[in-house]
Amino acid sequence: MALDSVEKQLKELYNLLNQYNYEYHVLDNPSVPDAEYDRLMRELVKLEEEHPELISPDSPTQRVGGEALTAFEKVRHETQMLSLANAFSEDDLRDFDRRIRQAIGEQFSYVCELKIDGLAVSLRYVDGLFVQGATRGDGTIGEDITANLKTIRSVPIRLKEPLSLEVRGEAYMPKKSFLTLNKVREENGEVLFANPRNAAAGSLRQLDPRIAASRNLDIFLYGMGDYGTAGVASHSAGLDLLEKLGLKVNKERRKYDSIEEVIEYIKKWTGNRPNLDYEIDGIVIKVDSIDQQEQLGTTARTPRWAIAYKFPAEEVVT
Ligand SMILES: NC(=O)c1cc2c(N)ncc(C(N)=O)c2s1
Repeated sequence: MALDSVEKQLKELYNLLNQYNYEYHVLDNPSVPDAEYDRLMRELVKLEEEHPELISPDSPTQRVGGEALTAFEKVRHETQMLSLANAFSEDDLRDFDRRIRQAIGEQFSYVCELKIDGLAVSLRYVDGLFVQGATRGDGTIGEDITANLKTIRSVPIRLKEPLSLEVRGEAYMPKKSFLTLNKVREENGEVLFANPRNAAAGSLRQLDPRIAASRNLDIFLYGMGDYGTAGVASHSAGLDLLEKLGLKVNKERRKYDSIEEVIEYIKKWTGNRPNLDYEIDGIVIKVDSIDQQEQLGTTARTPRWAIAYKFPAEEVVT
């Protein structure tokens, strides 16, 4: 077979398999049965074994790296990954709202999002290709965990548009994966993970990407390093752009014009957590307009335009 037709066939397999992977892991709506995906994957592995020199970083076979690392490199975040101030009551939320209104007047909207209980990470894409992923670390310096993040099936190897941007999100372990993992660890007499958050963090800190690949991790993206470069005027438009690019964004986000509606949203989710496939520890509330976020600014550690309402700690039944 002539080389150019092998390259053409490889590219077709890359596009097909990456699209099927996107439908399954990001949209949760596969268009082909698993058997068809597996058949194409076997065809790709065979073709790459015959032509190893043609293997591209776009190939889904490159998601799980070969060798374990000896250590994680340090990564400096171009824009600091801030923390969030906390709110623990409706009064705290009304105080937050009052401070915003005193600073920028009455015309603004909030975006509410589920606060995923996982590990904050940053993903950097250059011309659409996933090139580097890092932990939050201390907000300025994180650890390079690119190889481990690449094993998360819902992380696209290539965006649907050739954009260069840095996105932020939370890597997490679904509840079912956590229970299965601990069941196996118990059978093997290993120490159990206390909760899905620790299991996700422990999995992403594994130096061998094959271990991370076995842990069924997932991710929700919820922000960007610099909204300016993406040319969006609001946080909600930024999330819609991330979704359009093929990134997994949580669908429970809502936009409201008053703190009272935010409080109703919080009440709904306080009781609804058991119905989610993943753990959340609160609700994140952000002023939607990027201009208004910039007017409000940040403290040394946290934005003034956002707050995390934390659910009361659950009663541990002993
Ligand atoms: N530390 C932070 O800034 C955030 C942390 C989280 C989190 N754990 N889950 C969701 C969001 C979100 N949707 O914005 C944020 S933002």
